[in-house]
Amino acid sequence: MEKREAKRRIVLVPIPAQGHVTPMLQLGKALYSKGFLITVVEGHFNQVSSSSQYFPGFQFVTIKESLPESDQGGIKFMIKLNKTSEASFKDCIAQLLLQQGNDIACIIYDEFMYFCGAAAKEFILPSVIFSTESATNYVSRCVLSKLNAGNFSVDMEDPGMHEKMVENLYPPLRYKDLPTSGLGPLEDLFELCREVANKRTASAVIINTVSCLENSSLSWSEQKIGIPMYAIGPLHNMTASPPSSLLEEDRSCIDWLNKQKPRSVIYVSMGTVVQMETKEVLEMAWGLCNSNQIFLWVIRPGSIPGFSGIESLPKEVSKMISEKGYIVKRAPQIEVLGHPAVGGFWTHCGWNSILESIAEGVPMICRSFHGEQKLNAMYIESVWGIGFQVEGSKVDRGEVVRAVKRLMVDDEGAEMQERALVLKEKLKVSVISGGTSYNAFNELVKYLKTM
Ligand SMILES: O=c1ccn([C@@H]2O[C@H](COP(=O)(O)OP(=O)(O)O[C@H]3O[C@H](CO)[C@@H](O)[C@H](O)[C@H]3O)[C@@H](O)[C@H]2O)c(=O)[nH]1
Repeated sequence: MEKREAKRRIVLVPIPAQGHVTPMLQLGKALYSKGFLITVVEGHFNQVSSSSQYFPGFQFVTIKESLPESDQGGIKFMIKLNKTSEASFKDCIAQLLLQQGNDIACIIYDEFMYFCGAAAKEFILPSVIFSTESATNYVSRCVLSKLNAGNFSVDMEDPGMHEKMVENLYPPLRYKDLPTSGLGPLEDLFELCREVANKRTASAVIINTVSCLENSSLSWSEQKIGIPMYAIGPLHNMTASPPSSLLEEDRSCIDWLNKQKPRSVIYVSMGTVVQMETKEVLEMAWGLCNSNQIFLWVIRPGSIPGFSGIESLPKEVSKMISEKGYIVKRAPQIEVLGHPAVGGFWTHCGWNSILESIAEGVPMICRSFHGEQKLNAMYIESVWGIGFQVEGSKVDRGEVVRAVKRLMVDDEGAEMQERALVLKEKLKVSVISGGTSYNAFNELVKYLKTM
């Protein structure tokens, strides 16, 4: 009689933030479909178990972070979160080992949840790091982890430094590309980079990217870190992607899109973290309306100070935008990007949004805000040629009109879309039998089964 393979448990530790939780749960789904049992460890913030109905069979456990909710976000928060979570995570693993009869195959933790390394070491458990950002950002982080904040600031006062190459990648990475702005004090950023770049006892890295998008950065990173790197993205295409958000998706926008002409709508969304100033929102509103292009705009509650809904914008503005566009608090983004009526995406350049947009062949207008978003935007513009950046600390309505026309009306926009469609096909191929991500995922599964 054929021997039945025992199911092994994987413990997943995401960051309590939507842009990280979603790909981690997608990874969990994909591993579950290969016969692993899944335990998700969550904090009190942004509890993912509220969407547990989409993850039947998953176990959710909560650890205490002992941080005030007001501290949420930012680099200082991440550093503190790691300092205060180590002990409760060890307790949690001890408990799980007791309950599961010592059957934990591996801890897979978000690269920013590096406190997990201590528990893995103490209980002699295999661990694997999960990165939800690009491989090029992985490179930047390794580079930043070696720099001194004081010297870096002085060096960057010399404009000649900006164009200098940091690493000889293809395409090259220059000092000015390093994601250092909008993140608070450099000392904190460099400390975080050092912690994240430290692999501790992890034996592999899983990364949500695709080799055809960033081959050179992937090879560089793998060589530098000295352990295998599994590029298995885009994860939302590796598995059916259920919602994992606390906010309900407003599906009425799909009915609205169904009434629009092909490629006529620009979709505007700034992800789940970005805060916009009221002035910029108003300029966006005027610009979008003046462009005469129809738009679907996600305005997330809390994303604009003092904003509760479209009603709290000046009356003439809210009237104008509801006549010319459609506003929702949260859209089913993957479905929206795949809708034939959508011809462009105004994005803040979060890595998930980029992968989702490329996977649907939608070109982008890039308005990056913080972290690695600027680096992602640089890739969209200069490496893949599937969009362009709107830069500067302030954006006015005229620039919005020009950007929307450039993408949605001009020949240049059509060329960007053609290139986006080529990448779409490449991503499609990567996740089917024989494709790079497909193969990497199967190798990962084989590897996890040896643990
Ligand atoms: O109305 C909406 C708005 C967003 N989303 C989803 O929310 C996710 C947003 O993720 P992302 O585009 O990566 O943006 P952030 O939420 O801002 O992500 C954080 O995490 C990312 C991955 O680590 C980083 O690249 C970003 O810089 C960081 O801000 C995507 O899956 C979207 O599909 C929806 O489904 N509906």
